Amino acid sequence: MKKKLVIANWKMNGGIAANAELLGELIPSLSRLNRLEIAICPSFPYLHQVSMVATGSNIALGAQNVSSHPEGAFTGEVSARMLKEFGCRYVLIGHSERRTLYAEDDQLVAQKFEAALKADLIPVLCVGETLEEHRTLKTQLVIARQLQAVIEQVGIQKIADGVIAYEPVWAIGTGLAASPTQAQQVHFKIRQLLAQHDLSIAKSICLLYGGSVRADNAAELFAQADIDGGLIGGASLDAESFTTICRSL
Ligand SMILES: O=C(CO)COP(=O)(O)O
Repeated sequence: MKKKLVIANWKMNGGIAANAELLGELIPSLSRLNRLEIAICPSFPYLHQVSMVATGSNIALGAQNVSSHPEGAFTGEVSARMLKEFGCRYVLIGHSERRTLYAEDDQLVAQKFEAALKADLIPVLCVGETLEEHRTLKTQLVIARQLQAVIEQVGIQKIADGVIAYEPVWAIGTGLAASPTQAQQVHFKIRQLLAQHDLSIAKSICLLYGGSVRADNAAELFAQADIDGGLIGGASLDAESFTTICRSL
């Protein structure tokens, strides 16, 4: 059975008091949702706090970024082993904000994916096209290129140990989610691309949609055949919205 998963990406938001309040509401309200996995990705300094508060709950921990290097003189970086040590299960790889604002290219993203796997973390590979690429009908091309870089780095079998999140850049933080049909088409395409390498991995891999998922559009998106869950930004900072989104899966 395919994994169902909803991940909260808190991005660079939160604080000790605000996190405690949000978790205090989320933990009881999500506690009986056993049919899916739920994870929260806070900023690095709050990993320990979230890990401590969420221990024993059904909320797993994830990070938003990781170094491609295992250790050494890389000031400001955080290694996959460190994330593992702090209780992370997931790590976002190649989020579009990292790709566009921090110039992470396909090759670096692929190296980070590999670094995560080596530390026994589950990499969540984010792929998606910009508005310009969307307008010029390059979506498939871009996603194929982004996937191919990782397949070349780790091989198709290792892709199966990760999760893929389709996040159209034009839908992130804009309030303009992809329509369920649009999202489904791209998710289907991702499975087709993977099927060229391995049919069973294409069928079984967990594919998330992200980009302006809200309490009022989650159910329709999650109802699509090839969407196995969501990667939620803004709406994950509100306990009621995030709970409704999780319940929609
Ligand atoms: O980038 C996202 C999750 O990683 C999506 O963000 P929003 O849900 O705020 O659009």
